[in-house]
Amino acid sequence: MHPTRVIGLMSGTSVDGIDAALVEIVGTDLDLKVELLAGETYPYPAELRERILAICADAAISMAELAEIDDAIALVFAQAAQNIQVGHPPATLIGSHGQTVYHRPPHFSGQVGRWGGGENQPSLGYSLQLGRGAVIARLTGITTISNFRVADIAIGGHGAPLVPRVDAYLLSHPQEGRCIQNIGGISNVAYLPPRRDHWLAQIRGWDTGPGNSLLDLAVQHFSNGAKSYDENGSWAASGTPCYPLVEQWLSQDYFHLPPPKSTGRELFGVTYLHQCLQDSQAYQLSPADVLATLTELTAASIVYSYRNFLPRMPERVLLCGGGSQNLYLKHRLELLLGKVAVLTTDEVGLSAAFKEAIAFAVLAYWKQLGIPGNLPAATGADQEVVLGEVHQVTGDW
Ligand SMILES: Nc1ncnc2c1ncn2[C@@H]1O[C@H](COP(=O)(O)OP(=O)(O)OP(=O)(O)O)[C@@H](O)[C@H]1O
Ligand SMILES: CC(=O)N[C@H]1[C@@H]2OC[C@@H](O2)[C@@H](O)[C@@H]1O[C@H](C)C(=O)O
Repeated sequence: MHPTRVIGLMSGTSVDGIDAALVEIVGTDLDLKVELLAGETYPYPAELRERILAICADAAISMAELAEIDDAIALVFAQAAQNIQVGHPPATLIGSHGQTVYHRPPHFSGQVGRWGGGENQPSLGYSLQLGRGAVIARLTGITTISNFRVADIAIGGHGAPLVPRVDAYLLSHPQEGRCIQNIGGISNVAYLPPRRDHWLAQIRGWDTGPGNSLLDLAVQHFSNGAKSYDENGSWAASGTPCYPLVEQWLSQDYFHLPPPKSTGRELFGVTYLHQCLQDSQAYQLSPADVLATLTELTAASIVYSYRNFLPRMPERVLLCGGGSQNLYLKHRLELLLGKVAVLTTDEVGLSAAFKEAIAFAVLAYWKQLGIPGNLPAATGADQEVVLGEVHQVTGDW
């Protein structure tokens, strides 16, 4: 069987840039194989990034501005797709996640949803990714699959996390229970039991809470905008975590909600950080201490959720996403996890930096084959469903 050459495009909740992965894919499930031919991150133009972050922080914008930003994002995604192919044979398919600017999980009870849910009535989730696929298809001349989250949301799911099914086929192990822990702006986990009978039904996944989102905002605050993140975690490593504060922050409702669950910058964003900074005043913490405490919150919330919501602890945790490069955070996770081995997905042969982009290439490929992409246990959807909307190229541009 000939491999299919696919481009995966992703920009996550950190809004740092477009991760592009050019891959060759063969097989469908347990025989699925992905070879990464090229992976690159293309930073957003500074002004566009500022506008996206403003929308994520609830800035009011007109419909005309929304349309303009949607197309501006599609344009940089299309350029990323063009650039990643240079020096390689062209791809025949693009899977583009787009840029999440708003995410609202479904309401199940006691909350009023304006559309499709009165008081105590369930209402569907809502998740908006900008960078429309039609523009990407038009500009690249390549069939583009986008809007991956809507089909899952339409059947009661959160529309997130979607990567666990791809993780299952690329990273599960015959004898070993594994957690695949993505630490992006937001953190999410896929729990993969050993690959034995009924293992697929036992997979779990959810958003564990903040990854780097609060840390990045705090670094920008303390450095007056000179730094955007804590490289290798060295600033936090020079401080001391304030454990009473970690305890206080861990009492937040989200950490106690049983999965399936999802979250975003709507919760773990600017307002949340301001509250954290206010709380830390009572302890007279230095900037380094605050960063150490926020890093501890990320690590502790991950481990707390494993201990409370997993059927059993994994033998191994494989980290991915930008936070996997934060050595201090990795060290804290190792200490909190005790005997569990902590590695990165790079160490088992799958790029930690480009795994999410690779996953959207696989989801696009599955869409073309009619294979479901969600895992109801991870998203809360009523059933498995094929994900994504197809944008084909017809005629000349
Ligand atoms: N060397 C490093 N040291 C510490 N942190 C790092 C390093 N490199 C990247 N990061 C962190 O990783 C973040 C980017 O991670 P990533 O690209 O995985 O996020 P994302 O894909 O936007 O998020 P999400 O997975 O929530 O969608 C940066 O904002 C930074 O906080
Ligand atoms: C709505 C949205 O964009 N969610 C992202 C976000 O970033 C991490 C976490 O929250 C995860 O649930 C999801 O992305 C990954 C790619 C997913 O769907 O698996």
